[in-house]
Amino acid sequence: MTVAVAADNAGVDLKNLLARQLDGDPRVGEVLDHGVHDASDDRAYPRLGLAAAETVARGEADRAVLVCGTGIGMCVAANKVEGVRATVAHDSYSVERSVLSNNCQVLTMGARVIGPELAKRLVDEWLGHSFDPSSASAGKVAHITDYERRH
Ligand SMILES: O=C(CO)[C@H](O)COP(=O)(O)O
Repeated sequence: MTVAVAADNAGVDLKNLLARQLDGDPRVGEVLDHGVHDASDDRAYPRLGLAAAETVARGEADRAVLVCGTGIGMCVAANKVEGVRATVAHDSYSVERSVLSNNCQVLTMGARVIGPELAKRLVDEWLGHSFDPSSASAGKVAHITDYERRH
C-alpha cells in the first residue's frame, strides 16, 4: 500500500520517525512525504494535512498518517476532504476500531501527547487492520458517505 505522511513543525520529528518505519515495512510499497521536513518550516498544519488527505481522496495514497501537536487539528482538517475519514487515536483499541468500525484511512497523532515508541507500535498495528466491506459496520459507514454525497 501507499501511505502519505505529513506534519507541522510540532509533529515533524515524530512524523520523520514514523516515515522511516513505514519505509522499512514490507506492507508499504511507497511513502509519500508531504512535509514539513524540519522544524524551521512553520507552515500551518492544515496546509500539510489537507495536501496529504487529498492524495487519499484521489486514490494516490491508500492511507495517511498526519502529526501535529495534539493530532486534533490534523484530524479536523483531513475530515474536510470529501471521502476522507480521519481519526486521532493514541491507543490500540481506538486504532483498531477506526479501521474495522469506521473504515478510517487517515490516522492522526499528537507529538505532544504520545511518545515515539507507542506511536510506532500503534502505526505497526494500524497497518495490520483492514476494513471488511461485508461487515455490519459497512452499512453504518455508508450513512456518512451518503450524507457527504447529498451535501
Ligand atoms: O496541535 C496542533 C493543532 O491541533 C498544532 O501543532 C499546534 O497548533 P496551535 O496550538 O494552534 O499552535
